[in-house]
Amino acid sequence: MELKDDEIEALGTHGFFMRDGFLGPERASTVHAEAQALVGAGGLRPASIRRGADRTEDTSVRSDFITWVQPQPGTALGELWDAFVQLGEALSAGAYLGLGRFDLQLAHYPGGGAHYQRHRDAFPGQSNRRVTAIYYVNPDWRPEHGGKLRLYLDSGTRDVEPTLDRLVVFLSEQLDHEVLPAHAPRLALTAWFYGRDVAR
Ligand SMILES: O=C(O)CCC(=O)C(=O)O
Ligand SMILES: [Fe+2]
Repeated sequence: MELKDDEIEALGTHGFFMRDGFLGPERASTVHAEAQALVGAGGLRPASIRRGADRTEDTSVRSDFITWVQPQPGTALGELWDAFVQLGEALSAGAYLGLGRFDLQLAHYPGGGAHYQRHRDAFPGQSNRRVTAIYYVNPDWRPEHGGKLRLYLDSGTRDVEPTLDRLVVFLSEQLDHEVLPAHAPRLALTAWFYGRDVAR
């Protein structure tokens, strides 16, 4: 996988880029089906904010349900995992980001106004999360479903619909963002890439 020049340029200038058709429609639909099956199996838990002793569930801040995804060879989620590995390598080679491992999370916003307040995924020197990459698998998303990802750029806000097979990549330490209230079930798979210097 290679990054396009305009993607590298957008990452440097605005701190983010977006790509439609990351895996192609067939694989995207299979990822959707596998993610939906995980939700249906009841394995997701209410997301908590902060870590360790401060851990708390505050649905006014975020009201999604999450689980961590492990690499599973032979599945579409496994192919997504491999695509994220390649994305990390491409970002390191093309944008000099020096990325290492990543965590992959499945998040389900059940609709009914589920949202995630404005926040930043990392602060310099804290968790060492460098890049956030979000892959959306919502086949029939319509504008009235809301649920846009709002990015706070220097130049103003930019809203992104969570449509099937769309990838959004941004610098975790740089961009505030939020999930606007979702009025239909919304599925996202998010990889957080760490810097190579972290030992975990
Ligand atoms: O699903 C999204 O669009 C963003 C979710 C998010 O910001 C997060 O989980 O930190
Ligand atoms: Fe976030």
